[in-house]
Amino acid sequence: MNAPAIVASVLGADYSRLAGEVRDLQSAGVDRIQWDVMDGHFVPNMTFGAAVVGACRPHVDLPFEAHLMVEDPDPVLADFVSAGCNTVIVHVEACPHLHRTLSMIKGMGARAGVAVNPSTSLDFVAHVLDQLDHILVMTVNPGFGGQEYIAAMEDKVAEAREIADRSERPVQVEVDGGISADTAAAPWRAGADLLVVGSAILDHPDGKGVATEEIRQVLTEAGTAS
Ligand SMILES: O=C(CO)[C@@H](O)[C@H](O)COP(=O)(O)O
Ligand SMILES: [Co+2]
Repeated sequence: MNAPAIVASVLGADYSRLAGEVRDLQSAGVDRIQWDVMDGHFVPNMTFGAAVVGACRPHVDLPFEAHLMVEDPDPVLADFVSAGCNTVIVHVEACPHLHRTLSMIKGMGARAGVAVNPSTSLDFVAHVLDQLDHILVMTVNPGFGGQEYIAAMEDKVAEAREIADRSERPVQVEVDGGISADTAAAPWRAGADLLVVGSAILDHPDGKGVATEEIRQVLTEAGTAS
């Protein structure tokens, strides 16, 4: 199994120096940046809009993905694609017309992803698979960083992997929430291609580079051990 990509969530970054933070994350060796966009309605927190993402776009070469924790996101999809996100992930719980929303993202030339909260089943995925590039399994309840990883989601990660492998088109499986050197191996073994990591990298006492390398080392050891 290939080692998963490490996706850095900037939710817990220093917002007074965001461009510097994404540059540091690029130097630390992460593979992608995830922008956790929160509207204060779908989740009880508010963060940044497309203008902030666009301001940081020129500072790094890393792919950007938008994790839209936004009620009925259709009106803002194009803003995040224009801001430089090549993947736009919406929540099934926030989209009255998910198939149309995903096809809109595809129509804009971006990769279309759907995120599912811990209590949400994957039963709907079969009906949107023709529009789907990405399944994001939340391993925390969305809205905040620094929460505890929900190990019970590993069965859902494995189910998402089975669905992705049945698809005629390549579909990536990503997990998001509470991922650290201590928790990274299990969701990867369950079938995740990408691991979103926020506080375990941003708050590591020895810095973002050491934190990222620690996670990669754990995954290497897990890969050789399996
Ligand atoms: O989408 C979310 C939270 O809603 C995640 O992207 C978290 O922001 C990841 O942060 P950690 O759980 O890794 O600290
Ligand atoms: Co996220």
